[in-house]
Amino acid sequence: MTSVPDPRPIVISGPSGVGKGTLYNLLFKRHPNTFTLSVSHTTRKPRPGEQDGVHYHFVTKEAFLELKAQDGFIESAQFGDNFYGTSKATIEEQRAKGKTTVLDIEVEGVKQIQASKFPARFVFIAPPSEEELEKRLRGRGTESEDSIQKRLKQAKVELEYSKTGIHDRIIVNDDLETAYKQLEEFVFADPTNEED
Ligand SMILES: Nc1ncnc2c1ncn2[C@@H]1O[C@H](COP(=O)(O)OP(=O)(O)OP(=O)(O)O)[C@@H](O)[C@H]1O
Repeated sequence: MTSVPDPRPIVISGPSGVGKGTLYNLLFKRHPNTFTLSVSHTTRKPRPGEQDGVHYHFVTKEAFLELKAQDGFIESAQFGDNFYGTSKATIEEQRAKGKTTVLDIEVEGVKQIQASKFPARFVFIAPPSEEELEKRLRGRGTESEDSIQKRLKQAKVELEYSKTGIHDRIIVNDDLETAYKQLEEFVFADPTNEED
């Protein structure tokens, strides 16, 4: 187990299909028992192979809205017809495990966490180009044409927000190994040695 000098959770954001999952899964694989992925609640249907409680907490819209009404989320958002959110209980459980929590969060969630002053480090994964992003989304083969179009539209919003300068680090995921090394360096940086 490698130790992470900065105890704050790491919030990873970026457009759908940019390679967020690919990058942090590599981080988990190369540093076993160091990280834990925050499991979000969602009202979307599971993709093939996705397990409840592992990839997401799959819940009904009614259950989601009830938890939200009870102020049970540190962030929540709606994309298309689906709701997503990170529950406070999930965060607490992970903290208790003594591991560094990684959150995979979309732009509205990032804004909510920042507004709440929740202590976290923010890293944005950017595509080399919009064309390459579309290629990756299509290449993944998990989305309908309608879903691809929605994600590409939302990608513009994500990319605009990355220009506001609120992220601690922006990594362009062009060559995977290069991007990975940048993520690893950011994650393991010692805050007491940083100038900013
Ligand atoms: N550097 C890279 N070069 C080429 N292809 C890549 C690179 N990084 C990721 N990919 C591919 O791009 C596709 C999208 O990656 P991934 O599923 O990790 O994206 P994501 O950002 O996690 O998407 P979502 O937010 O929808 O879950 C995958 O097929 C992945 O193999």
